[in-house]
Amino acid sequence: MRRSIATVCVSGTLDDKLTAAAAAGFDGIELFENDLVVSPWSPAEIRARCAGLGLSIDLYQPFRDFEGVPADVLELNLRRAARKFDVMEALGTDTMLVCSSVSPDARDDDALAAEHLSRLATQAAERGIRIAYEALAWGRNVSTWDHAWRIVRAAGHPALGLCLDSFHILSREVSPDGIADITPGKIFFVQLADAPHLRMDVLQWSRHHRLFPGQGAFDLPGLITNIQASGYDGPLSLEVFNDVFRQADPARTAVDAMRSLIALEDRAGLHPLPPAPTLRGHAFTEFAVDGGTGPQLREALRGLGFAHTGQHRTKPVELWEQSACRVVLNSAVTRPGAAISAIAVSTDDPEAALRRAVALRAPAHVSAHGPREVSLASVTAPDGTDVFLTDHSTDWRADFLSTGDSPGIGTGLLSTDHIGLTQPFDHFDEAGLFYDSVLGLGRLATEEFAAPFGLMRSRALATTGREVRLALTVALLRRGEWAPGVPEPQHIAFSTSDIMATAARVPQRLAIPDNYYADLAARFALPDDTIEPLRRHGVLYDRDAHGGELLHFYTPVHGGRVFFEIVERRGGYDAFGETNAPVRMAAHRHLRLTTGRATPQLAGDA
Ligand SMILES: O=C(O)c1ccc(O)c(O)c1
Ligand SMILES: [Mg+2]
Repeated sequence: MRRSIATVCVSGTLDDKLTAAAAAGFDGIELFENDLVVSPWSPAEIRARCAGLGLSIDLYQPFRDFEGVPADVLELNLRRAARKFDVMEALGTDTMLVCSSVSPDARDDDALAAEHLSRLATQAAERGIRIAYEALAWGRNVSTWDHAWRIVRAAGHPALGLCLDSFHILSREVSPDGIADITPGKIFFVQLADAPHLRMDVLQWSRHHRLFPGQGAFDLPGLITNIQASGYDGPLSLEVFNDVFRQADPARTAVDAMRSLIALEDRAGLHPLPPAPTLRGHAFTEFAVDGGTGPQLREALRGLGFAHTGQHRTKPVELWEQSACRVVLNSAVTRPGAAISAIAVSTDDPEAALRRAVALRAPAHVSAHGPREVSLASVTAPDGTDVFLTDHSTDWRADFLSTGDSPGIGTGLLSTDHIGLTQPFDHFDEAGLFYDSVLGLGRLATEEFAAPFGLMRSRALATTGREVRLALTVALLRRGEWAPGVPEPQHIAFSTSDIMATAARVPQRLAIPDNYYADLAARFALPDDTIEPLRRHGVLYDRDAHGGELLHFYTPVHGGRVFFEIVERRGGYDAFGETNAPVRMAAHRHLRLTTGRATPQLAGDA
């Protein structure tokens, strides 16, 4: 099927948008009228530019407030349409989108609407043009797909058909099942958008919060199946109005859009991709460090009971270990500060995973290494983090010479529980789709919480068996000038089966205010002898609806950006303790203000 994108989806002028759409591999575009109106190019020049880029203009849109009006207004509307047909002729496009009227002048009279649309279609047909009628979810009289279909069917005009827009369909209560029974050939165009479930005015929801397929909550594969059943074989076109995408780099947004469509076609069974990889667990996590932050991270790892077990054969790269927790410190990367530069996950077939990633337009590589070094498949995530894919046959440890050091009993850390990555504001939804579609991490809950420096959104992704977990966070609004929080913090959470024993052995624990424990006691009705050890160790607590419990503590921030978390999950607790994140943020800020550096606040009591 042809893949199209509406020019409203991406930022920029028409030139930027066309370049981005073509570079991302789209076959065609929907030309939104505003983009034409503000363009210095004539319609003929736009046509030539599109042709030069290999893009067809599949739809001209929107034409508004046409049908059901008094006779004199109808004549004006037909004349207005004739002008647009002139433009369309010069553009070389043959389908015009007419959305259901929102005008107070429009009468609630299906027969009248059918008659008017039929007249428009007659006038269009004389110019070789077709009319695709779309029910806006907030249309004055026509707001559902089935109502639009009744009118189109009643008009019975060969040049009049439907434009189906997944947002308008799935934001309403009318079931999409009947779409399969629409007369073959009467669906002229299909627009696709996803959206989160929101309780708000539907126009605001549509104009600000649409997302690319797979980024929201709508069942788009199910809808596609119905549309296919009707025999539709025209373009699948993305039409996404989104406040963030409107401001973001159009080239990236267009690739994100293309990925969403390819993933949707896979899910709907239209074009199957190589299957998503089965991830077996976190293999290691790599920090890029510099001369200043390297020593801080080393000290922090030592404090957590890690040992420096391996030294890379050829590079200034260190392996630190405790049980199945593995951290790599890489000083070879020339970037200032400290940051999680790569996460490595083990999977059965890295090659197949890479093929899927490439098919999904993800930047995939097989890393070039020196002699005697293993080559690792990797994919770069939207925030720049490299995701390495290792399997049992790639012995990445062979790159490291043993230092002879061993962690001994350590502090009881067992394995990597999750990785927390704050996302760049423009790329949060892109990141969710990336991890979901490319790596097969399912989306768990999305939470919002009020943090000291602004509202935050967090989205958890994980494998079904929870072998790999990620927590992505982002500010709900772009940061302003007052930004005292840690810039884009990142963390690794390690698991323990005895949080109190681990805490007793880890001196570098973030101090948590007494107020938190007073509130905890009240909220969960916890007795003093439960609260007291938590308070003494700076351990935070959460409980889910099923009685599952999370006990966790944090370290100070190291290298200006990264920190560690230690978690003990009890009774199947499956979340991330997001409710405690504001406490952590305030405590990190307090620590910075009172000490000016990341020193331990709680004495080790081992
Ligand atoms: O929000 C709008 O006005 C609008 C315009 C054209 C569309 O196809 C649509 O779905 C919405
Ligand atoms: Mg639409």
